[in-house]
Amino acid sequence: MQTVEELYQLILQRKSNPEAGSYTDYLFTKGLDKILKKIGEESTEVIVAAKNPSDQEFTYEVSDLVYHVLVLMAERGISVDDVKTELAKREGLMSKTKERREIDKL
Ligand SMILES: N=c1c2ncn([C@@H]3O[C@H](COP(=O)(O)OP(=O)(O)OP(=O)(O)O)[C@@H](O)[C@H]3O)c2ncn1[C@@H]1O[C@H](COP(=O)(O)O)[C@@H](O)[C@H]1O
Repeated sequence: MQTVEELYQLILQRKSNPEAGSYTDYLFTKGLDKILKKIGEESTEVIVAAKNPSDQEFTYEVSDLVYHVLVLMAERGISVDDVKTELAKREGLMSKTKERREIDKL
């Protein structure tokens, strides 16, 4: 099974070593506007699927969106570690905000 990090690494590999028939290469060749168009489409599909009862369909659409977001990150030069670091920073900030809210309630 492929982790998100492994998928990101494979996407980076496709960017530096184009491979015939690769959909990822097709996206990089088309460029940022095409990748952004796909993000828009896939986001809409996630929204529609979230309103439907099928967990399988919802999971499928979320996976499509995650893949396209990873392609966008690679195009913009943002790594999975960059996102992890940002989320880790928020962990501290959010608990402070939560504490603040608890204090404000008193
Ligand atoms: N995870 C994915 C992945 N998720 C979605 N997709 C592609 O995203 C597209 C979404 O479907 P759409 O109908 O919206 O798009 P389309 O009509 O095929 O294409 P467009 O002309 O609209 O762009 C499909 O072609 C899917 O194959 C993916 N393509 C590749 N990967 C992974 O990326 C890695 C590299 O794959 P290649 O680039 O194919 O070598 C491998 O691990 C793959 O499993």
